[in-house]
Amino acid sequence: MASAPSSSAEIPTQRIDGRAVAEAVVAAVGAASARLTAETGIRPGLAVVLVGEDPASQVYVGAKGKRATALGFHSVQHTLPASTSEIELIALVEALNRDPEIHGILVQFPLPGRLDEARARVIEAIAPEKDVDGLHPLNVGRLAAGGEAMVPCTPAGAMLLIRRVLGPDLSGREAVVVGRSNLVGKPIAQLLLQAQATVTIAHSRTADLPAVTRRADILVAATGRPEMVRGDWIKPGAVVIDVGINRVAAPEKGPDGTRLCGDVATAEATGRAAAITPVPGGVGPMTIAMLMANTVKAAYRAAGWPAPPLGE
Ligand SMILES: NC(=O)C1=CN([C@@H]2O[C@H](COP(=O)(O)OP(=O)(O)OC[C@H]3O[C@@H](n4cnc5c(N)ncnc54)[C@H](OP(=O)(O)O)[C@@H]3O)[C@@H](O)[C@H]2O)C=CC1
Ligand SMILES: Nc1nc(=O)c2c([nH]1)NC[C@@H]1CN(c3ccc(C(=O)N[C@@H](CCC(=O)O)C(=O)O)cc3)C=[N+]21
Repeated sequence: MASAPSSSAEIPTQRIDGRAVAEAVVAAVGAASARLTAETGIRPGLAVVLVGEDPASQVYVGAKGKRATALGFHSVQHTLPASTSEIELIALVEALNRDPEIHGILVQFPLPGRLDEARARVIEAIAPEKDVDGLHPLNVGRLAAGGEAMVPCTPAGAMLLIRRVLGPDLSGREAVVVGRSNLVGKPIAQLLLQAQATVTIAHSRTADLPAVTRRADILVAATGRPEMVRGDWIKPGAVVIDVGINRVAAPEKGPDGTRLCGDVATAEATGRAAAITPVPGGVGPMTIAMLMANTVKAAYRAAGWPAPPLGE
């Protein structure tokens, strides 16, 4: 029997290999770091601050420290108890601001309990030139105004993956970002706008979200809702960037089994999207690579050197 004519033939879906792109960035970061150390004796220094004992945060912070050490960075981790006060946390940040061996400071979010309400004050305590997370209002403002800013790692990494598929000029393309956090959604939207895309930011109050996402040539999902974006929310041929990292139950792995999934139903998107980032192995590894890139950039600036080429 001849198959029925289909209005939407299967589209071959490219799986964007974030691990491979991250390796290329890390290699360039390593070379830049080695040049700086050889000529000036300066080693890029990264301090990561973890408050409390959230298991997922412990894993990410550990991964950041390992990467930094493998690159020959001066890498320090400060682990504080969940009972830490805002004053104590800000005192630590200020000590790191003064420490000449530290070029980058990252305070892992969320902070435990009520302390998370102090997030904005903690961020503002970080010296803007050491703000490798790109969250200080000076960096946020510079990004919005199109100036030299420290760009948040996840958005910078997501953009690099988009550029690998579509090139640097997104003129004429519709981009939809689902999620409006300061860490992810808003800065990704800024970067897409800078790259000439026409940008829509959707969130939990958006009406008829599937109709909005179906307009997207570039769809970025950053909601923290496991597999919320269904296959039929995706315009055929779209490039889909799945930022979500969600740990969900996986009964097939035993009674306590879990697995990671994104904010996109990847199986449904396959055959419809032109390209999609997997979870894990997509945006996550890029985040860590861009943190290393921001740290080496901060060290270059501290040495009075112009920003290094980092294969971006
Ligand atoms: N790959 C990586 O390196 C990283 C991954 N992540 C992951 O990305 C995801 C987002 O992180 P983050 O931005 O920090 O999360 P936040 O919780 O800060 O923000 C989530 C955003 O999604 C929106 N949202 C939530 N539910 C819905 C819904 N049903 N429909 C539409 N919009 C919705 C919220 O809208 P509203 O504002 O209206 O509440 C909010 O703007 C998480 O899964 C996180 O783990 C985060 C950082 C790095
Ligand atoms: N101040 C601050 N800055 C952050 O950038 C920040 C933060 N707080 N809080 C939490 C989120 C989350 N985040 C991730 C980093 C790496 C992976 C990552 O490497 N993921 C791997 C594997 C993860 C795994 O196996 O568990 C992957 O997706 O392939 C994921 C998530 C940074 N964040």
